[in-house]
Amino acid sequence: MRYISTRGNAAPQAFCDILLGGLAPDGGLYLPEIYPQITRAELDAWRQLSYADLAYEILSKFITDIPAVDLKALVAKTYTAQVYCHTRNGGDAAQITPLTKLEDGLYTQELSNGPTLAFKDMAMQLLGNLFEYVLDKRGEAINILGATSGDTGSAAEYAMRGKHNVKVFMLSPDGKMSAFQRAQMYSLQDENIFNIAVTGMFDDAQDIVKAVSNDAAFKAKNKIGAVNSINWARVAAQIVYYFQGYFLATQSNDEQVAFTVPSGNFGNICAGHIARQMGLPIARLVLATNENDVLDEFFRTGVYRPRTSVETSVTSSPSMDISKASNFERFVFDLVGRDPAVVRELWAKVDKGEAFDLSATAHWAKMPQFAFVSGKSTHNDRIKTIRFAQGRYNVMLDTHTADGLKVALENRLPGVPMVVLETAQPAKFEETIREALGTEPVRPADLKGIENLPQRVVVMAPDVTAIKQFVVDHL
Ligand SMILES: Cc1ncc(COP(=O)(O)O)c(C=O)c1O
Ligand SMILES: N[C@@H](CCOP(=O)(O)O)C(=O)O
Repeated sequence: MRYISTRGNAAPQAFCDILLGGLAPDGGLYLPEIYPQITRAELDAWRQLSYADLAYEILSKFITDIPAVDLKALVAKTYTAQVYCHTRNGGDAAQITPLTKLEDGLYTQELSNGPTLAFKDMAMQLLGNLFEYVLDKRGEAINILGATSGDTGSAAEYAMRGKHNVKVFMLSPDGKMSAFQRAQMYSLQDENIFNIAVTGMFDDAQDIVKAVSNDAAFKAKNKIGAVNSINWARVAAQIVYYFQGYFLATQSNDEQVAFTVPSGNFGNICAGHIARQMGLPIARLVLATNENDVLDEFFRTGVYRPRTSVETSVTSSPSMDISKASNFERFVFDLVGRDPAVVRELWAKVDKGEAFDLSATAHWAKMPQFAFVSGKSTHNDRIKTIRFAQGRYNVMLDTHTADGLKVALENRLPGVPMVVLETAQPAKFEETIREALGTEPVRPADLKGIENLPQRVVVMAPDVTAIKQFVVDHL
């Protein structure tokens, strides 16, 4: 399998080569040349598999330059009940991403049972093991520059801490994350971890990561790598749990399922889109945003209007406070018939801070075949939904999953099970849970009191030159 850029001006690459980089050299995002198609016989055989075996079957279609025996071992080491041990609601940890039944035909899928209690662990734990494997084989090291709105950062730091050939420089929006999220990252004292709180929003931090990734000379000289979902491996690993969710919500492969995905940077739902393109019977992909509704606006109107940082709200589902969704470019590449010239033209506007409007184009007419619908949720909706889920189902939701459930309930299809992806645990957003329910979420023992630990973070302006210098000074 080889990977091409959405902007069409980069040579096709193998998986291990794009694993260590971020953006393609032409500023685009990598995607497989073609999406592998799943046969009915494969789907039937996969229904019986453990999560790790399923992950191997799916990932081996995308990763063809790691020997099968090594890939199998890496995947088996990643997806264990010990790593994804933080189950709640009676879920079976051996299933890695078990479903919680809310009522007939309505489920949440627990994606946040890993070390940092958010769905990012699902891909990041694999990335940590893949990086280590490829770097050891090549005798190389990597310096990761990442951006987080709250969860990618801690997932990456937990996956990479203590690894001898990896350093992590993580940019986060100063003061915009929950106290728990801040403590999870800033309390790490490992020498290979550097936290930089940027005086701005997540999009400012992500712009810096992209600017550095676009500086080919700096990137090569300083061995800069990426762990955000601009890295294809993140998306690939996330495809697996859509298959697992489908198998757990259905009795046979003749059925269809709908997924609702709390969305910000479009990485999670992009994996669902690819699972569907591979042939997984997904009837509908429901995209849920918070008040920062740039993606909901696009799926309702055909207009993509990225907002500035000033126009971006700080909300109680802070990990989705994103107004320029990186991975959306991957979906638009498919929507416009994989024509890189169209993507280049559209992103020339986005990169200047301008909007684009597809509503009157032939591309927009093709939207129904991609089966997306969308909706939005506000702070009041979130609070109401957390109370509703607790009262009706005795299930405590985090704020992002509450956004998902609110939009899911508006978009159910008769006879089609709806699976809402649970993207984080309530323990990460104690302040809002207290506001909604007047109680504290239960915390895993290993994370009690982390806010009281000493923190290690530097605060910097969102200045590319200064941040490059910080990286160089700490190599
Ligand atoms: C808890 C949580 N929910 C939802 C999202 C949105 O996911 P994506 O950015 O892949 O759309 C994120 C961050 O990305 C998150 O951390
Ligand atoms: N919500 C994310 C933002 C980064 O998204 P990514 O999936 O591109 O890494 C976060 O919590 O950091």
